[in-house]
Amino acid sequence: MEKKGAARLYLRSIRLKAFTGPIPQHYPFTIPAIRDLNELEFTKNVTFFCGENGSGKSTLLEAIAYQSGFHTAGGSKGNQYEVDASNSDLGDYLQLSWLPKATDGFFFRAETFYQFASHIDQVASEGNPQVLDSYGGKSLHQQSHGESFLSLFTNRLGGRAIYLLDEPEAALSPQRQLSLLRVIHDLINEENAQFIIATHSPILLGYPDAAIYLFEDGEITETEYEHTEHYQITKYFLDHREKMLEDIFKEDD
Ligand SMILES: Nc1ncnc2c1ncn2[C@@H]1O[C@H](COP(=O)(O)OP(=O)(O)OP(=O)(O)O)[C@@H](O)[C@H]1O
Repeated sequence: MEKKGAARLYLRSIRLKAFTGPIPQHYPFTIPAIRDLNELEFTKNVTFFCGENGSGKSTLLEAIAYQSGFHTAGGSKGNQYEVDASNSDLGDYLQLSWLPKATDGFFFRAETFYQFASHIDQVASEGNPQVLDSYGGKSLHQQSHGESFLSLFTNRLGGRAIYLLDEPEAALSPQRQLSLLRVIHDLINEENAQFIIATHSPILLGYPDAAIYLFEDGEITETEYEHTEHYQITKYFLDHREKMLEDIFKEDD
C-alpha cells in the first residue's frame, strides 16, 4: 500500500534539448542559468525556484508550463485565451521526463493574473456561470487581489496534478501565505499533487522537506532553507532592524 505522505511525482526531470549548432545568442540563452542548464531533477513534492530578480526562474517555469500544455499566461489545458506575448521562448528547447505523465494541473502566474481573471469572466458570461464555482463563487475581479489568489488556490486546485506557481505570494498577506502552505500540504497529502514554485517568500520557502533550487552565478544548484538570502536577510532585518536601516540610509562617503 502506498505510504501516505510519500513523494508521488509526475515530472521527474527537465533538460535542454541538444543543439545541432552553436547555442543561440538571443534570449533566453542570454540568461546564464538557462544557457548552461543541463539536467534538473525533481525528487520532492515541492520544488522551489529561488534567486535574484532576473535570474531566469519565470523563464524556466513558463517553459515547463508550455511543455505541459498549459497556457503560458496562466491556466490549465482547457484555458484558451488571447494575451500579448503568450508564447514561450524557451519552451521548444526544453524536454520534460514524466513518470507517470500528469494529465491535470495548473499554471498560476501573478504577472498575468488580471488577464486570466478576465478570461474566466468571459467564459462565465458565455453561458457557463458554474465556472465561477472553481474560483470562490464570484468573479475574481470582484475579490481583492489577495482574496482572489487564495480563492483560486483553495477552490480550483485539486486531484492528482502538477501545479506550477510563479510568485503566488505576490498579493498574499503573511497570514494568507501560511494558509497557502496549508493548501499545499493538503493537496500533497490527500491528492498526491506535485508543486514547482518560483518565489521570493521566506515564508513559502519554509515548507518542510522541499527542494530549493537557487539560480545564481549562472548555475542552478540545490540549497538549504537557512542558506538562502531570503531567509538570512529577513532574519537579520527582523533581529537587527535599526542597525540595518542605519547602514542602508547612511550617507555615501
Ligand atoms: N521576452 C523577453 N525578451 C527578452 N528578455 C527577456 C524576456 N523576458 C525576460 N527577459 C529577461 O530575461 C531575464 C530573466 O527573466 P525572468 O523573468 O525569467 O527572471 P526571474 O528570475 O523570474 O525574475 P523575477 O524574480 O524578477 O521575477 C531578465 O534579465 C529579463 O530581462
